[in-house]
Amino acid sequence: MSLKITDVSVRDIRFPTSRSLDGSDAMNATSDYSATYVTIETDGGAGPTGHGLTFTIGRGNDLCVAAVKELARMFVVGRSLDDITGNFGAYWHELVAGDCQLRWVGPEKGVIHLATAAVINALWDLWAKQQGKPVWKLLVDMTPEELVRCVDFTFITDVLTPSEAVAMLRRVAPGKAAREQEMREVGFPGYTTAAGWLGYSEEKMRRLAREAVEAGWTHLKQKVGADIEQDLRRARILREELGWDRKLMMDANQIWDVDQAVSNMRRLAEFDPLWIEEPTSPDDILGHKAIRDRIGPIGIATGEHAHNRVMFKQFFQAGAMDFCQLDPARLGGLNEVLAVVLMAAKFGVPVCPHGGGVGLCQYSRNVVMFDYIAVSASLENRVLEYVDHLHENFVEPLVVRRGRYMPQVQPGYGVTMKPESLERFSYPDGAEWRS
Ligand SMILES: C[C@H](O)[C@@H](O)CC(=O)C(=O)O
Ligand SMILES: [Mg+2]
Repeated sequence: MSLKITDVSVRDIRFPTSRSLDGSDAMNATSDYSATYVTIETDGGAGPTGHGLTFTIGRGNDLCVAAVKELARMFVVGRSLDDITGNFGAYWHELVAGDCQLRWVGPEKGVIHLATAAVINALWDLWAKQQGKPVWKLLVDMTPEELVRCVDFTFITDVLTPSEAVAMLRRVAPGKAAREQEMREVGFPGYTTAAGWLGYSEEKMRRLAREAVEAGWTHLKQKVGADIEQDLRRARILREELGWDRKLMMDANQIWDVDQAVSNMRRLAEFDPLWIEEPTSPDDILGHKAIRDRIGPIGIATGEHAHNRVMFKQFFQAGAMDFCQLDPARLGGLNEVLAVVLMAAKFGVPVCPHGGGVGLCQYSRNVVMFDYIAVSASLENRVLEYVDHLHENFVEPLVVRRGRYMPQVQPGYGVTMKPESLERFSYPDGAEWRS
């Protein structure tokens, strides 16, 4: 019997991270990591529930909550799960394009697309729970044809067609079982941003970097962009702690113009950064390409603010991105993530998803496992971001061993929060905010 979706509710959950400056960067000095948290109920409460979220950094949550309510009313409540997942790509298209009045406030970008992510990811969570598998395993066990049916190829067929995608997936299928076993045994390589937040003092940063090295991390990311002299000083401290065999990455969070990015990165080049992330406006594809051409061999990483598959298509076509940092809650949920993962494989760009936000590491570990096992079949230049705060609020803990992510075990997409956390951090009425 198919599950019938009988209700969708949405909560505004905010964590006061601005008090400790966790998550701070040159553009976002005081962010409160927040989740627009969606719950899908089935069969009048008698069936399983699906949970999804989108990430904001505070006040924008009000807007996302309102957008989720509209999408849920129009496209989710009253539907059967089998009807949705039977042709998930077509359903996704209906959600993003089926109502011209909602589409107008995107299209496929901004608040409405963030809300799409929360709803779509909650549907994936529900489907995976119904199937008794974590999302990565649900994906890995699909045939190429089943996977491709989950993708909406609208606007990307000039670079990737459904039949090409099927052929790509078939080519790597013979090694899937071995790669799955490898992931279960040794996990997926990660990097930590936990020491590098811009608001942390230099003493704290040094101490956290030292602890990160002791814990086995081989890659660490530093926030830059507020002041170049400070950036140089902090990079020196990090190199003293990391040595020169470990990798150092830098993230400017969109703060520079193109020429500024070039001159600042030429100065920071002495610290041998693997990449500079979001050196300028996230929409400036040709600007990224110009920076890349002028500061090589430093790589260009971007994507956490690239709002849809068409942006990624152009970054790939322009040769403007060396590391694809897709964000699982900024793209319109997992269906669109699949489109980007497939295009990245075709263009040979490694996928290193964005994890800096509440719930993003949880989603992204499913994405990288799937990408490695079933799509790219490569670990070259691939690392998944790790931030260390707020994980205690989720039902299933993240497991990281010596800097490597272990696969999610429980069924679903991994972002189900503990009831007590939902109560405490509900905005504005939860205990955390009332006080
Ligand atoms: C506001 C977020 O913490 C942002 O700094 C995250 C980010 O850029 C990253 O993790 O990368
Ligand atoms: Mg970033």
